Amino acid sequence: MSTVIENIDIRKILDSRGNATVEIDITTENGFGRAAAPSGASTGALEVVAFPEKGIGSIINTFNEQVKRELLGINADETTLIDDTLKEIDGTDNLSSLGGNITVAISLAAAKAAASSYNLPLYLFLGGNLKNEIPYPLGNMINGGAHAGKNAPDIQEFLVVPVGAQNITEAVFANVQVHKKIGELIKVKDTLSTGGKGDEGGWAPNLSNYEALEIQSRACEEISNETGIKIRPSLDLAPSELWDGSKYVYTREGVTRDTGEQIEFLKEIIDTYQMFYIEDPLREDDFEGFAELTRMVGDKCIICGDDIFVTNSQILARGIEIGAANALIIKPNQIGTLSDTYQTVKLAKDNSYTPVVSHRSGETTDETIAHLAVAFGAPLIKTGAVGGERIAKLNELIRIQEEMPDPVMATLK
Ligand SMILES: C=C(OP(=O)(O)O)C(=O)O
Ligand SMILES: [Mg+2]
Repeated sequence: MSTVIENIDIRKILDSRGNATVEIDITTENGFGRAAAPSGASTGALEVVAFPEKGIGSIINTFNEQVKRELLGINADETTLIDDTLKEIDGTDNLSSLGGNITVAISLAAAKAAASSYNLPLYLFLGGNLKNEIPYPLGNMINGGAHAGKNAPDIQEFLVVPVGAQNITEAVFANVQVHKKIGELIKVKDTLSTGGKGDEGGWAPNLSNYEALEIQSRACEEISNETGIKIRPSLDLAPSELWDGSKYVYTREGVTRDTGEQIEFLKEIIDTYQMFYIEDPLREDDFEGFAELTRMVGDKCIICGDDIFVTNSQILARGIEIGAANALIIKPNQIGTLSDTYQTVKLAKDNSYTPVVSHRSGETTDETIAHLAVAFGAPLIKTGAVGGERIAKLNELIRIQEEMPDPVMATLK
């Protein structure tokens, strides 16, 4: 069978925030791949540029004249060649001319077209047929910061991980039970609550950080007891959004914290609430702070870098050198191609950093990251708990589990 790319199309589509993004279709003789790119709100400064400055419309001509001409005739399974061709056409070091969202959608659609040409699901094509581990879902429960309105907590994401789940179905349903319980507890605390949600489907309540932490912790405990499935709280602070140049400004809480105070605050909440996972505890350029916190609590809590590493292997290498974090977020559109995403995952795993494959706050119903998480052997996937664009990935994991001959949940450190 042939994997030669016969056609490639681009279209402008909606994302979950109602913003424009791109979807790519790639056709081979007997295969088809479609991929759409998501967008972030709390983006890392060193991510590749998502869209060209003049918008999606501005690259349609380049796409039709240059990208199409160069890629037609290449084998869809030659991922590195495709990605190198895209980088060469782009000609910048941050993909600002084509836009990383365009390159990543092409790169992923090509891999999906190749998998389809071989009549294989993407996770099997990329990961091989011995892969049988399903990642645990980090479910988003409460949204704050850049993903919610102004009275919501400063902390961006209150998450949970059903660490005791025996399979992905149990895991995703345990997460939604916590989500529902948190909804009930919010209504008791705030009788005027409208039940509004943030960008990633978590509740966006009028609560302080500590009120949200208490509710998160209580809901984990109650649903763990009800279901017999141990569920642990986790957070993404996204604190680059809070940093004013010399301190973290918690507007909702009405306090500021310098770096030392931020580390103390983190130590305290990790201990008090038995946090399983903390993402971006410190601002994105504080490698030393990440290393210090990892030395202090890294044996009992996963310390994950998102905005600090931006799925970039060169930046991750700097972190590895000094022991900054012990896990990292993998968002393909932060780096712009599948092959570069894979390089970062490989470097992480070679150095015992846990890869956590993640959605973005602005998503589509594209399900590709479910396959990437399985193929990369990532033990965690962060892709929300409710909402059409979030369940697209979770339900795909249920389907993947069903078709695997011998599925097991991944091993968590
Ligand atoms: C998913 C996240 O948000 P965004 O997509 O806005 O960067 C995150 O910070 O982990
Ligand atoms: Mg993050």
